[in-house]
Amino acid sequence: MAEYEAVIGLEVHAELKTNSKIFCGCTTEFGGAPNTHVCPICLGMPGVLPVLNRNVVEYAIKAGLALNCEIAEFSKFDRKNYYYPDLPKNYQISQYDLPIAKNGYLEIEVDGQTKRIGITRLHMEEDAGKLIHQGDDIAEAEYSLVDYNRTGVPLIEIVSEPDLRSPVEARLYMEKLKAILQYCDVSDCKMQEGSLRCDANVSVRPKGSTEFGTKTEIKNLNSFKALQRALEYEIKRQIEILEDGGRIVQETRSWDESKGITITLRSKEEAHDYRYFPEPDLVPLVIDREWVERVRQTLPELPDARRRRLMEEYGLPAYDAMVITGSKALADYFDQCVEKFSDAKTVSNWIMGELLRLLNAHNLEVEDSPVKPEGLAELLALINKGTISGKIAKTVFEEMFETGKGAEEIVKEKGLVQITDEKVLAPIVDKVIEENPKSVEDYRNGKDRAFGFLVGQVMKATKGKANPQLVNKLLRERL
Ligand SMILES: Nc1ncnc2c1ncn2[C@@H]1O[C@H](COP(=O)(O)OP(=O)(O)OP(=O)(O)O)[C@@H](O)[C@H]1O
Ligand SMILES: [Mg+2]
Ligand SMILES: [Mg+2]
Repeated sequence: MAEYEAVIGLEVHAELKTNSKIFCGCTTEFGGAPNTHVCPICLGMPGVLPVLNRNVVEYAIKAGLALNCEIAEFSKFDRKNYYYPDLPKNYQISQYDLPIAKNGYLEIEVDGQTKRIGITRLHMEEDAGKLIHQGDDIAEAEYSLVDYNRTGVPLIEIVSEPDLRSPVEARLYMEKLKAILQYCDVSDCKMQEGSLRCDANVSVRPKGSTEFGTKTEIKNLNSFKALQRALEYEIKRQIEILEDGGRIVQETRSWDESKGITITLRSKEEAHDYRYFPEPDLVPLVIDREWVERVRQTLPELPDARRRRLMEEYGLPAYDAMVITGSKALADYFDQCVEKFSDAKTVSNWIMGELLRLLNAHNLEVEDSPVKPEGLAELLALINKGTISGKIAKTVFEEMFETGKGAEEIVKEKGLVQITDEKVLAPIVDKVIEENPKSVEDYRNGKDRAFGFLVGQVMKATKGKANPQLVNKLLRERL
């Protein structure tokens, strides 16, 4: 079998966090009773006129700059015409040949190497409504309901160059893009709520070939994991067809999460089917350079720069720095914790270990963590002072997470203070030695494991509260 290489390009849609919609004053708030966040403009009634929301342009410039794009001096809106019940006007106001931003890139780390992924364009457009199919299967639904609350919510679409070469690279690109948009504070980027969406275009070609194969486009990808799995499946499917002597049909396919397969949705429209033409109800957009520079000044420290800073300023390993800067909220959590407890590596270990583990288990975002950075710092200070052992600290942390109580409060309440007093510990050690003559003999005969067992017995007798160094010392003195 020939060796194949995948070629992948992503189209990502992000809803912008503006208060109102792109061409009218309706709220962009998620949820709400169906068809309550609507007006004659976003419903496309005859005779109404769209008015461009200035903040949408500002956010698009900001995202464009963060993605190293050129910001166009002259840009315009176009109508993309298609007929579908989620689109009341039967056209979507989008940008076609003159997008607001183009020729950018972002960088991902693949196997310890930095790889630059080109960004072809970034443009503004309005979101469509939401169809709610009654039934499990789109094809078999008896009828569909439509909610126009989302109609006219501002989007940016970010189109990558076909520079990605594997499902893992695609996921890394998507994660980095999400982080950048979140750092810039232009989008919530919640894949579950659909404020960040991704279509994946993929083709395969014999390794070494310089031409691209025919691509398919995959929709309905609701998580990073779905993106990666769908691409893995689709690449395999395409290779099998080629190996059987078949051809790939250019089409749009849908990812079926429960079955783990992609299925044909529709054969792909060509751009001319949309009959793009300039939007006559909006004047072209001329963006003066001063505005661009003003927006540039508001750019925050971006993920790559922050990652480098954590490595240089705190000496964090590359891996830690990458995980922690993967989301702005996590990086902020780290910074706030380190302000109160300066041992950065310990802070990072606790964040990557216990904090992320419990957040995952409770399906919570960092922002909603019941333990705040100051709380974690308080706990770490208790370990540092020797008040509690690292092991006890883990149970205290869980308790803090579940009850919202402070570390010192829990330690006092439960009497978890570490035993560091020789006078208290010595009799317990003596008793353990007395009760385990066999282990004592084994140890004296050179079996080191027996020592560990005796330490364990002392820890057990003290419910984990004994200071481990002291236990070691007392046992060695006696054996
Ligand atoms: N042969 C190919 N194999 C894989 N990806 C490709 C190939 N050719 C183009 N791509 C990628 O496909 C994507 C095309 O997106 P673009 O928005 O330009 O077009 P579209 O999907 O036709 O438009 P629409 O917005 O209407 O869906 C880009 O990300 C590009 O990198
Ligand atoms: Mg597109
Ligand atoms: Mg597309």
